[in-house]
Amino acid sequence: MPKFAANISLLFSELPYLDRFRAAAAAGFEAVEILYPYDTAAKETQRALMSNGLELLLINAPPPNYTGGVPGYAAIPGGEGRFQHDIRRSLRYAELLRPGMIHVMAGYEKGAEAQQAYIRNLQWAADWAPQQQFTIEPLNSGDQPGYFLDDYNLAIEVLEAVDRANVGLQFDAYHAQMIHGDAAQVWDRFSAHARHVQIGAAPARSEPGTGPMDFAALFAAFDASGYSGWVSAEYTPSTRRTEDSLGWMS
Ligand SMILES: O=C(O)[C@@H](O)C(=O)CO
Ligand SMILES: [Mg+2]
Repeated sequence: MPKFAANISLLFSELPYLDRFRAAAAAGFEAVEILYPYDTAAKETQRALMSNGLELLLINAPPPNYTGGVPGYAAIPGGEGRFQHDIRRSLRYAELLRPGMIHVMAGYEKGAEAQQAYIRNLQWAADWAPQQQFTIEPLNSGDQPGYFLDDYNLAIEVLEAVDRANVGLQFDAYHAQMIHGDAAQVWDRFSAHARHVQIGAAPARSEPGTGPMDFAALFAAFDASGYSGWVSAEYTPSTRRTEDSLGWMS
């Protein structure tokens, strides 16, 4: 059975931000991820992690003021200055919070120039912070119309061109299912590139068991592939209290 973590940007979001850490720990989680920790002083987040004995797996780069804004500049030709500024800011948070990974968001752009910019920017980030693990994650175009990285084949093409050991794939079973129709098949093809895993049940992006996806088979496939990292629950609970949506874990 994989080890499960909680994405507290989606899980426990019925609680104020700083209360979610205690709730996650009380529900049995030992690790969390936070998509955008930038609205709170890093020291406060650090305190909440430490006082609840939680490991931080992942933050996103960028951005502060993300809500309703542009989801990243990595694949935006001409956006290199803003990209580097955002990465430096994420790394300042990372110095204190020590996330295992930073998910670098691509932004809204398409085409060959965008791909070249994306590759160059990822190489820059990888070389600027060689001690930091970075990830890229394909997002389905229903949720993120126009987002550059909308396909797993494209993600692998990019990773091969970037060719840095500290840049890898973030496999999100929900997006894989929405994009390619069969998350298990995507995992079979690309698990060797996976540095981090997230889960949610398509099509509603709620907890496992709320849609047709076979999570028992998927968890078995994670184990069988030799993946030993975290599997992070990243979904919107169908229940009022997040705790009541966690039955799938057992
Ligand atoms: O799957 C998602 O939507 C997230 O992992 C993410 O990083 C986009 O904000
Ligand atoms: Mg995800």
